[in-house]
Amino acid sequence: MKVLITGSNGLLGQHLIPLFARDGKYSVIATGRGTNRSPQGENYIYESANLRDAGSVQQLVQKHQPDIIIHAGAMSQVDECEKNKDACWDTNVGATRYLVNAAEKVNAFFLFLSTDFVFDGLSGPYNEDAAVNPINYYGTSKVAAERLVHNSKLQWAIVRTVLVYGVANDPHRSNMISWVRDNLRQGKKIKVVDDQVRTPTLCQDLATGCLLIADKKATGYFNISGKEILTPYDMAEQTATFFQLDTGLIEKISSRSLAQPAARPAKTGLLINKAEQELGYKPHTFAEGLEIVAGEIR
Ligand SMILES: NC(=O)C1=CN([C@@H]2O[C@H](COP(=O)(O)OP(=O)(O)OC[C@H]3O[C@@H](n4cnc5c(N)ncnc54)[C@H](OP(=O)(O)O)[C@@H]3O)[C@@H](O)[C@H]2O)C=CC1
Ligand SMILES: Cc1cn([C@H]2C[C@H](O)[C@@H](COP(=O)(O)OP(=O)(O)O[C@H]3O[C@@H](C)C(=O)[C@@H](O)[C@H]3O)O2)c(=O)[nH]c1=O
Repeated sequence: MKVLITGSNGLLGQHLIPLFARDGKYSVIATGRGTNRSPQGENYIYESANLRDAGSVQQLVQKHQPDIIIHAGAMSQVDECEKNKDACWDTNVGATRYLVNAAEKVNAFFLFLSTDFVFDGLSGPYNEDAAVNPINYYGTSKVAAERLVHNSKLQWAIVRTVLVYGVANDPHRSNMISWVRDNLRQGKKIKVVDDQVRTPTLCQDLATGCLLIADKKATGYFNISGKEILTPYDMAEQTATFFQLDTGLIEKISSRSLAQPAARPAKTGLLINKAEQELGYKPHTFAEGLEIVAGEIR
């Protein structure tokens, strides 16, 4: 079975490659922008492609004829999306359109990665059929991309997740655990919000959720996240305690004082009953996740 993974240089992509390539059931084609930044072995093909170029996307899919496409590629920096709406739309919606069109030609199963930011955060945690109502442009772009997938002729799964933590090689996104640990190790104070409610997701668990869906070609919406409801402050405090660092250096703040360009939904978090029952999905606890990440970060 051939699987094409987009966003392969990203946090999730770097964990999808070894998981899908490990036992020979899948032959993996990983695609990212520029050179391959994934540190994994060589039992997969890497192809550089700009997903915003319709011709490159069509050529890539036509060449490899994947049975499954896992579309993890995105512009995932929320504030960047707010400041550069055209780039956000071209990447998060345009690229998805090109991939859906190409997938329809080869009849590939399509697994799309989406986010809790499709919700307004007024009444989380949310299950799969909650009404979407995004409050920032990143979320708006993801709702539009979900609609493209939903209305396509494909067999599809839309996977929503939340505040993914873990370690990537040469990441283009910050990793919260390292950010807390490194600052506190240097005795630096950090300001962490305690008015956002999330179900933080260990990257390995998200990758496993995608594998469970791919194995079954399970269709529909799936919430794949952690189970514990935590605030970023809870996460920071647990991280500091785990690394035996001074929690006194962590200052509780409200999101408002971060003065971020993009609004964040306050109370999200996802309910994962459906994934537990239909897929046998079983995420790690945050404490277990910390252990795993601690073993990976240098
Ligand atoms: N991280 C999180 O907390 C959450 C993530 N998600 C979603 O999950 C998915 C994976 O997230 P994550 O791995 O953390 O995100 P990353 O930002 O780490 O990875 C996204 C990848 O997409 C690539 N990409 C962006 N634009 C293009 C393009 N034009 N052509 C080719 N590749 C491109 C990036 O390339 P480059 O490395 O060159 O920048 C990057 O490697 C995304 O769809 C994201 O929206 C949902 C909820 C939470
Ligand atoms: C930078 C910063 C972040 N934080 C908190 C806010 C946030 O909840 C958490 C992570 O910071 P971020 O800026 O990455 O948060 P954010 O951009 O909100 O993360 C989002 O990313 C996109 C891709 C998603 O899809 C969402 O699910 C969510 O994970 O840390 C602080 O408390 N203090 C800080 O100084």
